[in-house]
Amino acid sequence: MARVDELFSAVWLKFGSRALSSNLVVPKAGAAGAAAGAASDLVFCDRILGLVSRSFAAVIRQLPAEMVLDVLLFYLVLRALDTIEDDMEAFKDDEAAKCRHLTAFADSYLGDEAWSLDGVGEGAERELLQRFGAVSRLFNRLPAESREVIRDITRRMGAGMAEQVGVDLGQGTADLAMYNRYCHAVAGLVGEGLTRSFVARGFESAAGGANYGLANSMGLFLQKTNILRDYLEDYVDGRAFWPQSVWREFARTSDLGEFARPTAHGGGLYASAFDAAADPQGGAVIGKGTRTSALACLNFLVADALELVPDSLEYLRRLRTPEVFRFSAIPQVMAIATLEACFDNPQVFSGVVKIRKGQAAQLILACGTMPAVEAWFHDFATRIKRRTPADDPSRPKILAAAEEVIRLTAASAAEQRQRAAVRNALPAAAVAVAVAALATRYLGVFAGA
Ligand SMILES: CC(C)=CCC/C(C)=C/CC/C(C)=C/COP(=O)(O)OP(=O)(O)O
Repeated sequence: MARVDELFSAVWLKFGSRALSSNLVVPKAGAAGAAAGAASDLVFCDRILGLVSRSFAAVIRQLPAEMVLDVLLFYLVLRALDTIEDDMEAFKDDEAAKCRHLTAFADSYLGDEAWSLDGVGEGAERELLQRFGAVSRLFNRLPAESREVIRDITRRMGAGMAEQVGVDLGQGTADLAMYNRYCHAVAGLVGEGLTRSFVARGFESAAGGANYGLANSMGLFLQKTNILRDYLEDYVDGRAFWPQSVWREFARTSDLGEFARPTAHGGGLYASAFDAAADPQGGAVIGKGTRTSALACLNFLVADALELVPDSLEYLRRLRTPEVFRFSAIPQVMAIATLEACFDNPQVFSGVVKIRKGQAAQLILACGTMPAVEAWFHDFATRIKRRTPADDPSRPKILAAAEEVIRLTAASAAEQRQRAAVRNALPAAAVAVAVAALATRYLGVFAGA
């Protein structure tokens, strides 16, 4: 349901706010020689960024002009690598070829202006690989230090991804340690690389506490939130990232898919186990017990992600550049909102849980300062705490994680509440003063009459 404050935020973000205006300077086409080539490469990269990224395009474009291209290219390079990793069709008969691409990417493909790849990925991602020369040409124009950061992270991520090819995190011996290693390879390293870029471009100082351990947690928090939210989409695509050692504790069969059994009735391709419980036929197979255990497993993974928040808050607290702060904070706030929306929510097993557009706009606009960000974390952690089922087997773990976030953010939440109270009181006070002034005037007139 649309709410007035969310509607206002959405409209303000679209038409009135300068919070996320673009700092990417795309030179006018028509300049001579190499400059014209660079201009059209930049136009392509900016366009493709908008198509392949749901959440990062806007926060990248608002970065300071000196580093927007570093981060844009960093994103596209990793997205291209991720497209190769993600394609379950193109390499289904030749996993070795997928591994070769992943490990060769940083040192053989990136920077080779003639290299491209056809037939891998879909839509805009496929186009990115087909026209990867544009990314390489702009990459070659970056300062050496920026190139080194991007190449190093791409090399390590490619190696980490290649290690996982054919290893299904939902199968085999996958445990929490392996889950953490995978999340480090695909997201924690991004945090490290971005931190190095901020420092290399002089926007954050290493001495000021740019810390790779905290940066790793920032990436893990985003990745783990995506993994638990995308349970159904991944399962339908033949992938499973929920660690086996966790879901086996909760499942009754050896199939992670039992949390989302296909049924003949409503709810899209897969109806949830919750629906099945109410279904006379499905219910015989999947009773209420399955629904409860699916939610218990989900809630355990939510708590596991929530435990990363203290590190994320510490990382954000140390940032000094407003645009870098916004770039880093907005995805984190979106993630805690998504986490709260997924918590104890049976819809995770029957569809995609999304936060409302208006709420997203409201969160983006509120990510300008640390106290505001902390207040949102406080709000979502409090909701998770309140909604924790009394009989959830992970209740102590969930409450401990939520309460730690609540404790760390309590002062900012109180301060924000006070500010809001003053803000809300101001119009009332102004009306009272105006009424008093008018009354005095008219009473004076009457008294004088
Ligand atoms: C220090 C610091 C800033 C750390 C953060 C590191 C970082 C950005 C990691 C990427 C993690 C991730 C899950 C990306 C895809 O998200 P998505 O699928 O929501 O994004 P998309 O919309 O672009 O596909």
